[in-house]
Amino acid sequence: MFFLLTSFVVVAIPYVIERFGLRVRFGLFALLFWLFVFQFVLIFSIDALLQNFATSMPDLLESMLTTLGGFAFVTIGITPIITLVLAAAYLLFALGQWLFDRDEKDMPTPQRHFTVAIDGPAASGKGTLARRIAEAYGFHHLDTGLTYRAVAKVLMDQNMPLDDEFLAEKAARSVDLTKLDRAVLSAHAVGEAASKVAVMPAVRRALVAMQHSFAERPPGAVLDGRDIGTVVCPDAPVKLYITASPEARARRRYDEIRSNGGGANYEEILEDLTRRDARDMGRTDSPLKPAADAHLLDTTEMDIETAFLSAKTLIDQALAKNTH
Ligand SMILES: Nc1ncnc2c1ncn2[C@@H]1O[C@H](COP(=O)(O)OP(=O)(O)O)[C@@H](O)[C@H]1O
Ligand SMILES: Nc1ccn([C@@H]2O[C@H](COP(=O)(O)OP(=O)(O)O)[C@@H](O)[C@H]2O)c(=O)n1
Repeated sequence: MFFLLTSFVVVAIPYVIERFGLRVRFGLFALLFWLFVFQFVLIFSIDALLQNFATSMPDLLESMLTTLGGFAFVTIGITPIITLVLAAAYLLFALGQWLFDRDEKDMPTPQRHFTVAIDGPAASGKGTLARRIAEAYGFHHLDTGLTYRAVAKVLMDQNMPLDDEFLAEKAARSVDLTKLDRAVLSAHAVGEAASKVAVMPAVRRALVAMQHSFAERPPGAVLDGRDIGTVVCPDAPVKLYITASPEARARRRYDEIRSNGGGANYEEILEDLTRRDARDMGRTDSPLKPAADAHLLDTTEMDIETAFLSAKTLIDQALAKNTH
């Protein structure tokens, strides 16, 4: 009797823990518990039957009952042993999991990244502001305009048409973000050609994929272009839309070219910029427009430092929100 009572306790405790203590249950201990109960009932009911009715029952039935009862009697000792072994294995497994989880919690969390998205028309000051922000915050910077310029440059260098989507997509896929040479790509004519290849969806798809993964670099990235806040990084915590009057922008581009020793005509530049704005704003795929949640910054009468300080206030607020 002592053996049966101990065995009952051994099969009942894991069953109760499994039933009421575990969130994920496989029912293994329940199975063993009810098997034990079944064996117990078999032994005692067969014993009672044989004691009272053995003389009146057919021999075959009597020997079947005796075999069954004997089998239950022999195996009832195995059930608590299996339960004990399984419970020990389960305990070891749970202990391992707990140690592993604890180690994982001690591991550094994956680095966060923060994105500043800057859009705006040609020569509004996006690139200048983006570089200043990247430098101040230690973020990576990508002038996405250079990627479209790189595609245009490949086609121009090989005398290929600028409106062949197949060729342009091939050129876009070959763009290497680490090899964008601003000095070579910043030529005025390349900007004009870039806005032509930029209307092609296949080109945009290829370049946007690269830009999107660049934006995820920790600790943060500043991207400037035409569709950063709307398409490339729609979830960026800070979005800026930089504008300036066409005249101010043409003047800046003119001064820039002249100071680099190039020849330029203000009227022609103004005309080119206006045409490029119309093409960039009028295309169907990812047209230039401010994202709904972008902060507008008109730099017509604003110097570079003031523009940076306005952006800095917004970035600091967003960073403070991000860390709390
Ligand atoms: N707020 C500003 N005031 C005056 N000049 C500016 C301002 N922002 C940028 N610039 C000048 O305008 C030119 C074009 O700026 P850039 O940043 O290259 O424009 P974008 O990237 O929008 O084409 C550069 O020579 C730059 O120094
Ligand atoms: N994210 C971007 C960036 C540039 N572009 C195209 O690429 C051209 C050149 O971009 P850019 O930023 O180098 O031009 P600028 O503003 O420096 O003159 C633009 O006129 C757009 O047509 C784009 O479509 N999407």
